[in-house]
Amino acid sequence: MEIVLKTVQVEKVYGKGELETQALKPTDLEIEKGVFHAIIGKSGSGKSTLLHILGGLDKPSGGKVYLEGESMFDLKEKELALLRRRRIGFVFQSFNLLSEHTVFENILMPVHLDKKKEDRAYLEKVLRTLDITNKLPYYPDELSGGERQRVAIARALAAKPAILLADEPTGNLDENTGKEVIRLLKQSAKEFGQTVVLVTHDMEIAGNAERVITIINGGVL
Ligand SMILES: Nc1ncnc2c1ncn2[C@@H]1O[C@H](COP(=O)(O)OP(=O)(O)OP(=O)(O)O)[C@@H](O)[C@H]1O
Repeated sequence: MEIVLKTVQVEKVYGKGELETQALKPTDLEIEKGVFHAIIGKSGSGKSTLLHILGGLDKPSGGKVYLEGESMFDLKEKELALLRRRRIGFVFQSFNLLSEHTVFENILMPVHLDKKKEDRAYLEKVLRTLDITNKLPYYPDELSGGERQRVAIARALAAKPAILLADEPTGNLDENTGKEVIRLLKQSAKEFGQTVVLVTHDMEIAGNAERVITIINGGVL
């Protein structure tokens, strides 16, 4: 078992005095390579807080996060931004695609920003798996919600991140499209050895994961 990401006593406190909220209690977690993980909890339990810390988007109040052995929050802001771009893939509820660029350009954006050459064979396989090969010349506005989310997943996968983080990725999709998106995320873990961490409040969705991390009132069980 290979550990891709590890937290040691990581916690988050918002506000001061009477307004203080412990959004995340000190947490030790290990995320395994190639495994599809789900973080499940009620609204306000701290799921997004945890995911944002895992992704280096939000600084913890205490503790450490190690991505492939590197202590993320000991890096300088610029180095952390680079590590995020190179090693972490994000999929959000709102697809965050660039509307003035085609689907193809959107998918290759992170790879090209790094002046890297895409792995054609891998990319073609990803596009086939996600069934968006015929959508490449279109603009995001010309796609359905489900198609946009599949493009966002392809973009996240194209850069071959160490970890793919998905925050309620089916939140804006109808039930069937949502199920399809989850199936594809699951498949990417299985087929490409992609490590996935998905946040959801939906038990049925979490049931697809190989490992379920439950969070109640900021505490990971
Ligand atoms: N920027 C902030 N300032 C103050 N409190 C915050 C902030 N962000 C989150 N919180 C609080 O931290 C707690 C956890 O919030 P978080 O967004 O992580 O929950 P969640 O489980 O993702 O909820 P949801 O499913 O509704 O998105 C909540 O009590 C929330 O009010």
